[in-house]
Amino acid sequence: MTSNQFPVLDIDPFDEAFLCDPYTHHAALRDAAPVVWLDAIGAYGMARFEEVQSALRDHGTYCSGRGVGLADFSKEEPFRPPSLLLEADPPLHDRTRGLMNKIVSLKALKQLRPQWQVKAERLIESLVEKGSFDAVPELSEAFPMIIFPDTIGLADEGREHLIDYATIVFNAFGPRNRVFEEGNAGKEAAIEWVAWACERENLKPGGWGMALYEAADRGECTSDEAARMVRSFLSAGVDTTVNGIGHMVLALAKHPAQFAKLRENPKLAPRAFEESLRWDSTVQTFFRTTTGDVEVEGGTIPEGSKVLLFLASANRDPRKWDDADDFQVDRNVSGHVGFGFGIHQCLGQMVARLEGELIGTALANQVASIRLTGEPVRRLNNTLHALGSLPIELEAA
Ligand SMILES: CCOc1cccc(C(=O)O)c1
Repeated sequence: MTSNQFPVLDIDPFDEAFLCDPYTHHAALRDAAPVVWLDAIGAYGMARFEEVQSALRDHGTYCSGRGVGLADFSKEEPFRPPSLLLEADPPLHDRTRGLMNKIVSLKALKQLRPQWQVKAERLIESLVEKGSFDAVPELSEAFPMIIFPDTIGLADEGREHLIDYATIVFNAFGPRNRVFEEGNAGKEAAIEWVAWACERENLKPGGWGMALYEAADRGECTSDEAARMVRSFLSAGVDTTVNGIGHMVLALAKHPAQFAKLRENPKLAPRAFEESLRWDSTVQTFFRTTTGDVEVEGGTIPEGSKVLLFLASANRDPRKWDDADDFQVDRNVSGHVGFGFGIHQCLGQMVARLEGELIGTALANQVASIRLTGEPVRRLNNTLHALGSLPIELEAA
């Protein structure tokens, strides 16, 4: 079904050239119109800040329960049982989100901060010693893997499956293209391990995973729901922070003057991380599905339409941001949509912010300069802007 009211673009946002460097394609999407028809995927597209933010805010019109990928769960089976957060609407979402908010609390993070800080400082210390290394395995994957599985209370064996599993989950929001097929190839073990790891008997006491089963014991959810919410932690809690940290390091390496500004005032670390989320958003896009005919500028979007929200493009929209393409560590980025917006705004945003702040602060305190020693290599994914390799050299302060 095509529309005859909106500009029809032949841009395919899941084409490998687009995925490799999305930022070269966003202006064409924004400048065409507030809402466009993307013929290549049979969905509407919104790439400007105003439309993306208002669609995210209006969860009644642009729902999540029919899937936040290209697949419409009212028309086809999801590839896995739907998330009780990401792919749920009120009232179910109110209950599950309320439950998980109590676990991922500021109080919990305050307790974790000192031990995470020591681990961040020690990791950067060891990397300054090393001097030259690939920051993807050695830093951006290493730090979340040092602190997050223990916070959830995951079993020790099999944790290496977490990155593979997230690759599968984030690819699944897009079409069944080569990126999806390659991302899934030979990863059946990751899917099996995650199902095993979410079971109560395989979780350690005192972790966020067990806390969900204790909520089930109190009747706040069923144990099946608890298992699926543990799965949400594992789906969204690793590859996102991995690439959030990776993009911050890449941004600081590409902008030495900005890194110098951070070194002068390490208290800018939270802002530097937040600005890197705006400037190079790890989560690039999400779909919504219209629950009725929607009047928008340029025409009517029919009920049951898929609308692709270009979060990363909204975060570079010159209609919203001065010098939108510049990376400025002291920019006030409040309102960016790198964590989404509205009721589905990222559950783990404070976890990500803490991880980013601690790494940014350790770099500011221990490192005089960050230098790229080779071309960064992208790891293509239908939803995530991700790094496969980031060769850098750290000069000790
Ligand atoms: C960053 C978006 O959050 C996600 C992503 C993938 C899966 C889930 C889940 O809830 O299972 C959540």
